Amino acid sequence: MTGLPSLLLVGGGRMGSAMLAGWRERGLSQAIVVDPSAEAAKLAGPNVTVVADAAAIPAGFAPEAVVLAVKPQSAAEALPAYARFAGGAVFISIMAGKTVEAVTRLLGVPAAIVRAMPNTPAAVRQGITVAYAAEAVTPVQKALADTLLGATGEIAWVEEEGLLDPVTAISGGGPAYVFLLTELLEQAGLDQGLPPELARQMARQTVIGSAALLAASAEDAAQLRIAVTSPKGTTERALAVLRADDAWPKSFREAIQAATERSRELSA
Ligand SMILES: NC(=O)C1=CN([C@@H]2O[C@H](COP(=O)(O)OP(=O)(O)OC[C@H]3O[C@@H](n4cnc5c(N)ncnc54)[C@H](O)[C@@H]3O)[C@@H](O)[C@H]2O)C=CC1
Ligand SMILES: O=C(O)[C@@H]1CCC=N1
Repeated sequence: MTGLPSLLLVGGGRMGSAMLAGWRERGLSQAIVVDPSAEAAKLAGPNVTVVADAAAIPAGFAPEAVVLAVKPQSAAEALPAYARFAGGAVFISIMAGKTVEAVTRLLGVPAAIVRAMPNTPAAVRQGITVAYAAEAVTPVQKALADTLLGATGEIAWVEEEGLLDPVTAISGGGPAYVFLLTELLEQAGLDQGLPPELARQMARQTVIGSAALLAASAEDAAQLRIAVTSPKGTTERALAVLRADDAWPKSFREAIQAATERSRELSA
């Protein structure tokens, strides 16, 4: 099956390799990955070539999409080498914070740019990507971006680019908060004297099982929470602590605000 057109992936790290895995399932015709790391070299396979540098891309290669998956801090150094594809390709940037304007400036030429924010559950095709298409992106290019970004999970589009900053804070970074919760549950189990293996097993399976229940249920998160919380029971006591002095709600509001501001700082 060769469902996808030729693609160029710049950066084959955690997110880039997860996206590539999703595209492989959709059927790759030809993809080139540019990444200097030894780890990324392992991504080579049927219809996938890995090169260490943009200079090694074959002269006649004409990708329909260029996916920018390097760190925002590497953008200034990496991007100018891809300006030559701006005539024919849609550029899809997943770099945190980097605006369409910044990507255009770093490329040095006008280009059709989609700014998108995936998350790491993409690695198991359970991600969510939120994307914004700039004006120069044609409907056909947007459809291709939708296919590529949707290969790793759900996709939603926004009409206002500024929304990508809080999106980055919430769904982009969200898995980290869930994993921290898992770590904290395990630590609390240890603090209560539970055997380490049991504390770990309980913390992991509680998060995994809760996510599966949320996925399988027609009820929303608040209803599922209420279903656990027996009146005058143990959970009610715990939730009262988490909400005392607005503790968790305040922490989350401030954490998301801080991450949103960091996304804005990374814009240039
Ligand atoms: N990790 C995450 O949860 C998410 C990350 N992102 C964004 O995705 C981008 C990549 O992040 P990760 O995959 O986590 O980072 P990573 O460090 O795993 O991957 C970056 C890759 O870029 C390669 N690289 C460095 N300089 C390069 C160059 N000049 N040309 C080509 N490749 C080069 C590195 O060798 C590395 O393999 C970042 O911009 C980040 O903001 C977006 C959503 C979620
Ligand atoms: O932490 C970061 O900057 C990236 C963006 C969202 C998740 N990881």
